[in-house]
Amino acid sequence: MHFLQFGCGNMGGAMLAGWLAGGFAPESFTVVDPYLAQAPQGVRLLPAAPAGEAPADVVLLGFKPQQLSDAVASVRPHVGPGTLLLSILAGVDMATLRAAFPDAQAIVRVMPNLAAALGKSPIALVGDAQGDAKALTEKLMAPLGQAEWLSGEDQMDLVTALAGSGPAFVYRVIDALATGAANLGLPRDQADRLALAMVEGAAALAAQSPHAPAELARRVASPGGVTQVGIDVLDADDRLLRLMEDTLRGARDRSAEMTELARAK
Ligand SMILES: NC(=O)C1=CN([C@@H]2O[C@H](COP(=O)(O)OP(=O)(O)OC[C@H]3O[C@@H](n4cnc5c(N)ncnc54)[C@H](O)[C@@H]3O)[C@@H](O)[C@H]2O)C=CC1
Ligand SMILES: O=C(O)[C@@H]1CCC=N1
Repeated sequence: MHFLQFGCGNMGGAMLAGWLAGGFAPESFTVVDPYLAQAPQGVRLLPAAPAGEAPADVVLLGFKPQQLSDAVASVRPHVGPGTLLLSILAGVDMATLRAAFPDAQAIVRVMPNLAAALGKSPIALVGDAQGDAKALTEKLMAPLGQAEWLSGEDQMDLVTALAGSGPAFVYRVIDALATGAANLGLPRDQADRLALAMVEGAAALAAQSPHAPAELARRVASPGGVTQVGIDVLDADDRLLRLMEDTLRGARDRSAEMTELARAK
């Protein structure tokens, strides 16, 4: 398999790390990135697309959505009738990708997050891959985390907010818990450590548990005890739910707006 990856920054780098940790041979990867100083050992790194090479088996678009129009001309010769094109570009839809890369055998939009480096990313998939291309997509996603095909591309904006942006929202929640505890009197470094360890353990437990998170919360809260008072604060006027819905709505709507902008280019 010849895998050509355009752009290896935060997200592309996390995916490459996940593939290498998952046992894919570094020699099968070529990274094209004009600004990357070093690639993982064994991976070929080029500052520009190689001239005169046959189209790759797999091409990953890993740069910023705004960089697509500049990059198309250099990527296109590497996308042929046998190429599976994977795109992690937020807010760039199938129609835009297909217009830019009409020769691709199959195009799949992939929405991961940075936990792909640890094999712990949710991965939303949508595209026109069938048969071998679909199987190859699933094989490539397996070491990165839990991949799921969406029932339609119309869900991608919301899933980008939930699965792609989600870690940023959780990091802000962890930071807010620690900042709140520090404001209430705990030393900041201790508040940071305890908040992080608590979230790591709570997430690991929830992932293993047969019970839904809402039920787990009920089990933590003893009637008339400590936790319930905190939960009542979160629930007053549906405060937490409304905050989360507004957060996701804002991110989702920006993804939809970016999709329109990319289409218009
Ligand atoms: N950062 C995240 O958590 C997530 C990002 N994404 C998507 O991943 C993509 C990359 O985002 P980040 O990694 O955060 O950005 P980044 O800025 O860290 O990485 C982009 C990389 O692309 C390179 N690049 C720029 N122009 C290029 C070109 N013409 N050819 C090849 N490489 C080029 C840059 O040198 C840089 O290393 C975006 O499209 C974003 O929507 C999706 C899910 C999560
Ligand atoms: O913020 C962004 O646009 C990208 C998409 C999901 C995470 N990062």
